[in-house]
Amino acid sequence: MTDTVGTTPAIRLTDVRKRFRTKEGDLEAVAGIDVQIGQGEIVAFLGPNGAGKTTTVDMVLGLTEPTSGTVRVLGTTPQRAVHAGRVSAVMQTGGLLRDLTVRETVTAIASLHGARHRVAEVMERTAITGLGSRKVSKCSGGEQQRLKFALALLPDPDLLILDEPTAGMDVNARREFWDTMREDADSGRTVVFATHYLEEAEQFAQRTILIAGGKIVADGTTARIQSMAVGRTVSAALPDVNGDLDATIAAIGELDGVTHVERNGPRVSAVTTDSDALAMVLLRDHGAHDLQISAPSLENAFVHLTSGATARPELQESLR
Ligand SMILES: Nc1ncnc2c1ncn2[C@@H]1O[C@H](COP(=O)(O)OP(=O)(O)OP(=O)(O)O)[C@@H](O)[C@H]1O
Repeated sequence: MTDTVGTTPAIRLTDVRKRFRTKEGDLEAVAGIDVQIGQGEIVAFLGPNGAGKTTTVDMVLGLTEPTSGTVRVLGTTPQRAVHAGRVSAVMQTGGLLRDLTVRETVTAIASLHGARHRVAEVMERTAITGLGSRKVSKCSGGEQQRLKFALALLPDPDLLILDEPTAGMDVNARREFWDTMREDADSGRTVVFATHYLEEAEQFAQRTILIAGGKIVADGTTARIQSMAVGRTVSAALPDVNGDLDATIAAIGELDGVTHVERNGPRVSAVTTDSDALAMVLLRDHGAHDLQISAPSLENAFVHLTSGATARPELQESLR
């Protein structure tokens, strides 16, 4: 890594948009992202399928150009930063030759980077030394990802980008991968990873950027995002006075703290950050009965938080 850990952001995206032309018409995969990531930060890019994570990562790596807006990486263009070996990536798919052994793969790529002296250290750090003589084709998905991680570390990059590095792995392989990652995390490099998993963000990132529908819907310390995600679900049966239950439900959706509301027959379910207040309103003003309050799973809460896919100013507050 270069020693100039300074004020230049590792990544700066300014009003970045990316539109794709599809058979169904234009699709805005990234719909205006403004974000700055400082050097040394470990940041999770968290979002559901199709949120725009990979498209954003591809633009940061210079693999695609934004339709509009600017992308700067370590103070320069993505292409220059990648060329200079200052940025490496572990992508979801591809990139390995199946007939080489693990050691041959690492050595070949090390030669390209003039980094043969780093082979032993990097293999040790990514826990693949014991797999050295195994053919890539015989490695499990988790082992192949660790190998890709090793290749990414060879140039000792300032910025490491991981695009859903644990996609398709079982729980054990995921844990092993992140244990390996953690070893590297204290080295001072900037790490940005895309993930579907709230718990991966929780365990490895100080900062989480929540993305949905091509927009940032929340950006803050992971602990803060997590506390916002953990709302409670209040559900109750409501009498349908004058047949205006839908209007009542719409009014509930407007209450402070309510992030999501849905109707299921005569029952209404709402996710809220203030379950006491909502329970009181339902009982006092709407004649609710059979009221239940439950803490939803993190996964559910996350889906609720991102399901509207609209930027919510209260989640964008300055959290850092
Ligand atoms: N080359 C392309 N042409 C057309 N549409 C595309 C292209 N690449 C991505 N998209 C669309 O853009 C949207 C965002 O996709 P993207 O892969 O960035 O999401 P993601 O958050 O990485 O999702 P996942 O978690 O499923 O990988 C999706 O609707 C996707 O179908």
